[in-house]
Amino acid sequence: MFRTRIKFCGLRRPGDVATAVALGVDAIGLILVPGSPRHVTLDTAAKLRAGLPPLVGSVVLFKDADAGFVQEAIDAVRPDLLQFHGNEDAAFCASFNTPYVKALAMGGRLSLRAEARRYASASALLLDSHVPGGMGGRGETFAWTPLPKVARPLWLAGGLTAGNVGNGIKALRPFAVDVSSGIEARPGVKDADKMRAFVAAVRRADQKLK
Ligand SMILES: O=C(O)c1ccccc1NCC(=O)[C@H](O)[C@H](O)COP(=O)(O)O
Repeated sequence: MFRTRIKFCGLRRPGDVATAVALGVDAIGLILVPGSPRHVTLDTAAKLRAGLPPLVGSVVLFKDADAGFVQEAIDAVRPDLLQFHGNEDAAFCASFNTPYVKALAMGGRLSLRAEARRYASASALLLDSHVPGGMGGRGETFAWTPLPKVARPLWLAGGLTAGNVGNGIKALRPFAVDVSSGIEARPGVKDADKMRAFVAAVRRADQKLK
């Protein structure tokens, strides 16, 4: 039976990471984007990542960072995945010899087919609700209209909550779902009950679709 993977993004506290791991989440996202209320330093990101057990993925997030900082972050944190959330081109994303996910701004006008060709080297495409150049973590959904089949795993993000994630899974059948605001008490502070409810909602959705 297919299991929709889950990424909890924007974690800043060891206790939140421990809750995510205990809930069986597949990956956590650590935000290295200045200006985000979920921003963590390289030192904090390295410590949080070091506390992860095997089989729980670590994703570090950038938005239009320079290559030197990306490489510094790779060396310090040793992440499983990079996530690029800005205007980074495919050559830049692929230049670090590390698997990467490219966020696509579904709040703008884009062709998913064209983006999938453009980022053919990406391990996955993250469909988020921001407009081009915008920040993530907005807590807003985009229109979940049918998507063309593309040769890249799709991660659904943007405004997901325990209350709507089942609808998102039913509508788009993503490989994974990615959430930040919807599991928070306030930006950067995750809420264990919301985290637990989110995971339960994903499992219920998968059960209905099997
Ligand atoms: O979450 C942020 O603060 C953030 C800031 C700048 C770039 C990316 C950011 N988050 C990226 C993510 O992958 C979020 O999980 C995604 O945007 C969904 O966020 P939300 O709508 O709050 O669930």
